[in-house]
Amino acid sequence: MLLAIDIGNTHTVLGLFKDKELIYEWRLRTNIDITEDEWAIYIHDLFKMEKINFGRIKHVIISCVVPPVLHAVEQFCDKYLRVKPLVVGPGIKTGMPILYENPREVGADRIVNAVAAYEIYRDATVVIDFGTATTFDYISEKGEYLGGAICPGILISCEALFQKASKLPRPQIFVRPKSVLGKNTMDSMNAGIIFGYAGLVEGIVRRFEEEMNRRVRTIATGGLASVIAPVCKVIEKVEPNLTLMGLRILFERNS
Ligand SMILES: Nc1ncnc2c1ncn2[C@@H]1O[C@H](COP(=O)(O)OP(=O)(O)O)[C@@H](O)[C@H]1O
Ligand SMILES: CC(C)(COP(=O)(O)O)[C@@H](O)C(=O)NCCC(=O)O
Ligand SMILES: [K+]
Repeated sequence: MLLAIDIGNTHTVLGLFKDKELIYEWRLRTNIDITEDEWAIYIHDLFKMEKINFGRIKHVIISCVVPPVLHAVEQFCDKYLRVKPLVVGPGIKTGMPILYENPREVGADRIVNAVAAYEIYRDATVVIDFGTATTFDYISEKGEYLGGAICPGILISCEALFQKASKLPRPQIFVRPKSVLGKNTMDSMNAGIIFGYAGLVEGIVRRFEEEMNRRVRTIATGGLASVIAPVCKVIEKVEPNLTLMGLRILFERNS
């Protein structure tokens, strides 16, 4: 079985694939100080609940945008799984030309998302990932990674608002606002955040289309995609497991 690991700034998502099928998915907080042995405790317990032994993991692929964590995970793979993981980065075959000024600079998760999205549409596509940051990636109709945009993520924007304005509460739950005309503090913040982000997404996608002079397909993923998608006309599809799907595809391209 293949263990796919996506290490984001907030969460580490693990996916276990049997052939092409994602059979289990787990989400852990990303902890910068974690050791390889602590990793083993978590993964061992998760596997135990599903009666899976470490010995059944034959392959591991990792995408990581938090460099301090990578070493511990690689050590974990070596010490407990006896597998040398494939790490998404310079030197692996993506099948996708990376037309960034310095291809090494692009976040691995953005490339993985781009590969998965192009596999779905095979057309000019914009991927929107609502993670710690909100990222936009443009893939051309020929399957080239052309770059995109990086914005502050929804949660970190909210956190900044709460930290810097003493009368504002910390927004807790994200529900579809009843109206853009908030009549109390909570509803006003909710309207501003949800409709504000929907507008941001619509604006960036419209600018991509103007600059490239064509329509694009769109797909969204990441923790808060399901909150924004219902109020954002330009999001065509939400695929919560897009990054894991991309990791599986990249593993196949490199084996
Ligand atoms: N299932 C969920 N429901 C609601 N919020 C979520 C969920 N998963 C993640 N989030 C929130 O979305 C934000 C981004 O999460 P995530 O996609 O895991 O980011 P990253 O890839 O940067 O680690 C986090 O701040 C998290 O609190
Ligand atoms: C933009 C990101 C911070 C997004 O990370 P995430 O929100 O998924 O944790 C990450 O992809 C990253 O560190 N990228 C490097 C810079 C770049 O892509 O140009
Ligand atoms: K991510």
